[in-house]
Amino acid sequence: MIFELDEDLKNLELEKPVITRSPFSDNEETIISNDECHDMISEPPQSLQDYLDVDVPSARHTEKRRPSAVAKFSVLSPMHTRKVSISSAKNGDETNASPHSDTGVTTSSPTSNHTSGDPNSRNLQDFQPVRVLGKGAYGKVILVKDQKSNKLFAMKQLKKAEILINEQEIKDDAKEDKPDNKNIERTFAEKTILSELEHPNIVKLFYSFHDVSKLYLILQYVPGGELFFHLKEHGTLDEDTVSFYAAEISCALKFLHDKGIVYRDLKPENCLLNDRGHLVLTDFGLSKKSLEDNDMSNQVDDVFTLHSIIGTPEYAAPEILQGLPYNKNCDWYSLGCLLFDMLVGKPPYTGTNHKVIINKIQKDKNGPKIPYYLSEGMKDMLNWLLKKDKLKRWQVDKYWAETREDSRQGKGKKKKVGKQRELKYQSHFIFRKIDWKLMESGDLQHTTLGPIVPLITDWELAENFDSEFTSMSYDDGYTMEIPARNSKDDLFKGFSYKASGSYLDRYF
Ligand SMILES: Nc1ncnc2c1ncn2[C@@H]1O[C@H](COP(=O)(O)OP(=O)(O)OP(=O)(O)O)[C@@H](O)[C@H]1O
Repeated sequence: MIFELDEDLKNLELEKPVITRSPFSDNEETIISNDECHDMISEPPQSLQDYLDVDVPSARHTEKRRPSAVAKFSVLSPMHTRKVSISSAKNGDETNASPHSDTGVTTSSPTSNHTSGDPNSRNLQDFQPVRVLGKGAYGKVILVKDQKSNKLFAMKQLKKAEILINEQEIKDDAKEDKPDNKNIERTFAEKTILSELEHPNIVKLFYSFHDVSKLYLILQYVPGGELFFHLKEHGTLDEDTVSFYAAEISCALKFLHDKGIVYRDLKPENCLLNDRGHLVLTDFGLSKKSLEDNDMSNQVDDVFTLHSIIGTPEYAAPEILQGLPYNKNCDWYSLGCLLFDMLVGKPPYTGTNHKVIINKIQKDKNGPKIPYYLSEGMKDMLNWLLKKDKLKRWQVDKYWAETREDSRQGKGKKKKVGKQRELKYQSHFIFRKIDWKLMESGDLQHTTLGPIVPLITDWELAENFDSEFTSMSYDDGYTMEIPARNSKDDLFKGFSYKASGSYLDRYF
């Protein structure tokens, strides 16, 4: 017994708090005067008992990957299913979203080139399976080699039957009487959104096609594995590393938000590292596009009301979990959870099931306690991202960068920091080492390595992916292709897509 206590104390010695100078002490612009901030910061331990109570995990809280979920609000147990969503006609995105349209992508898309006229331009036989990389709610993600070019891709498969069963379950649960294809439209989100985007921190989509049983997305292969995999190895990450990833994720989120897209599923499992250690966001199955760029509060789409538990509870904003209207600000709360996870070894709220997590979030009036041992800058960032009240949370999109107007008004001028934070996000102390211009242009990826450079001896080995997946058989996910019926009854008609030649050339 005594030996165990000694061991505990030895471990605590190793976890000594990092003392840093307040980055804000001589910065006129930033006045942290909101009492709520202080409520959220845990006090340094005054006694040994206090010290023992401080939650400083020596190993990661969870070893298990967390599935994304969509469920109606009343469901409070861990989800085993996931549903993809898509912008609906209500959002003015009919042209892009309709699964029944073969001309489904805007002409302004840098990558668009639908293959309705040429449905066989790419098919399963073109890609030779190498190994399994991961598993999602509707199927496997397999590393494949293009037989024509020998290039490697990640093939994400979605089983049509499971999408349809899931859709029926949700419809039954919700006792809704809606046309069937309303939910089917949502399966197109990932393809439609990705086919319109080109950003250094967002996974690229090159082809999509379907056969009688599955939908296939041929994505850029990101060989460094999930951030989740690296976090498991490291336990926690230092603040410079976390700030770097925070900046890369922020660039991706801001880019999405500017295009009216809310990501809604930020978690370490969906952040991949490329071969140079830069972060790439994947899995757009829960993303939502809206014309209402600024606020989605007035939308009546069921995704925002009935099926409000969307994403992964540990990282989802309180307003989503409470079934309240929400907007793009929810992604910044999730970023706060992700940063907290990287720094502390677990997200702010954890529990054995979703109900426990949701109860904890609801009971906690002032938001999560920020560990005292983080630097003042990091505490400040977490405080403002993790505000429970979305109106008090940092409106990062609004206060993203210093504008010309701001500079004209005088940089050194004092700004009131009351209920809303007006400090420009990119100027925050934790980003002092970030060259935003280089990062946003994508040039940084070519000139600089990220903080964790994944070990890759052979891209085909997928060494940075969990052996739980890489040792899996891909057979059941790689059967003979039976072409999809080319009839008006096929609910997934119009899914096929091919990126333009110039887009492919640019990447390879
Ligand atoms: N482009 C890619 N390159 C390398 N690995 C990938 C890629 N896309 C996905 N993966 C791997 O496959 C896993 C599952 O993919 P993804 O998250 O897209 O599936 P999902 O069905 O949406 O999963 P979930 O139900 O957890 O949301 C990822 O976490 C990752 O490990």
